[in-house]
Amino acid sequence: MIAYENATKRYGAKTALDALTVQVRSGHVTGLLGPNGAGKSTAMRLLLGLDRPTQGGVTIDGVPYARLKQPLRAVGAHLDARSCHPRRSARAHLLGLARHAGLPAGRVDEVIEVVGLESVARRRAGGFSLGMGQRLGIAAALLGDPAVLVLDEPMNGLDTDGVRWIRSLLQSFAAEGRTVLVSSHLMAEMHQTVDRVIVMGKGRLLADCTTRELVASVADVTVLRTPDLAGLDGLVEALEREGMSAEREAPGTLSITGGSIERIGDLAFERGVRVHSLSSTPATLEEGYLRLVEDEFEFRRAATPAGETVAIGGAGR
Ligand SMILES: Nc1ncnc2c1ncn2[C@@H]1O[C@H](COP(=O)(O)OP(=O)(O)OP(=O)(O)O)[C@@H](O)[C@H]1O
Repeated sequence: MIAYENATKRYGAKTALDALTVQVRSGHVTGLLGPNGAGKSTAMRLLLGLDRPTQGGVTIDGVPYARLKQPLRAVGAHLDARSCHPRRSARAHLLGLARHAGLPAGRVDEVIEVVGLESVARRRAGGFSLGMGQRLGIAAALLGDPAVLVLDEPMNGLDTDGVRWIRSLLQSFAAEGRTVLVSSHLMAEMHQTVDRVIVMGKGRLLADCTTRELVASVADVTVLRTPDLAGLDGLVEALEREGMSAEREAPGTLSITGGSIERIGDLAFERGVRVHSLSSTPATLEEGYLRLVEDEFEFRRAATPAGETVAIGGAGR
């Protein structure tokens, strides 16, 4: 388990991380989400001892990174797909890391196979595509067979097959009881990959909950189309009486939230409104995330007053 306790990082007047207290649980794939500049990389850098906190700190199973006896065996990290020397081969790069950590050379060939780089392992990493660089970085993170895996934007540059591969890798890693922390801006991918989320904005914690809870904080939208324009007013009244909200889109089209598709269909039937189509669009992680961070875009909107952590807990739709 990773535990942030009041972790704060200031760069001069800039507070990159503002008293972050949160735990990243083992046995889960946890997504670290937030707009540009939210403090995600800073949080990861503090965790890996690459930066010192101004206040507070981070521990891995109770121990700060700097005091881990065998760091590569405790934590595998991949922060930058271009971190390998361009003239070294992928295999030589991994062998250097393995030697430094006292790991057997055989482990290098194992991780090369796990990430699918066998055919290019002896080629210079400088010629690698972004996706191949990601695979190499992940291979380095896996070298020590660590209990904790920390990956910054690992899906960038991966093709569809690569994204599926990394999803199943992270999920099987967590299923073994290990801890996985992964950041990404690719919300559709994260929706399918992570089962918990930590959302940050401007250095502060905005949410720490399950993916399901964050998605459930947004209502499904049901769209109803009818040729029966005269019956619409009565139907809208009936929907609103049951606590739903109905917006008129195009003529004869209602966009309804706050009720089940079955109940909406029944109400239309009861009111004698002919329905040509009725379809429900499930809420997504992206919608839940955007609702949470709408005032947190450092590079798009003016600053807002400090907000509170949003507690999301099994909200119904
Ligand atoms: N070395 C540094 N010196 C000064 N400011 C920094 C430094 N590192 C980060 N910051 C600032 O701290 C804030 C948080 O940056 P950080 O890189 O952690 O955000 P992030 O959530 O990882 O963003 P992104 O999604 O763009 O990678 C930003 O405003 C950034 O400009």
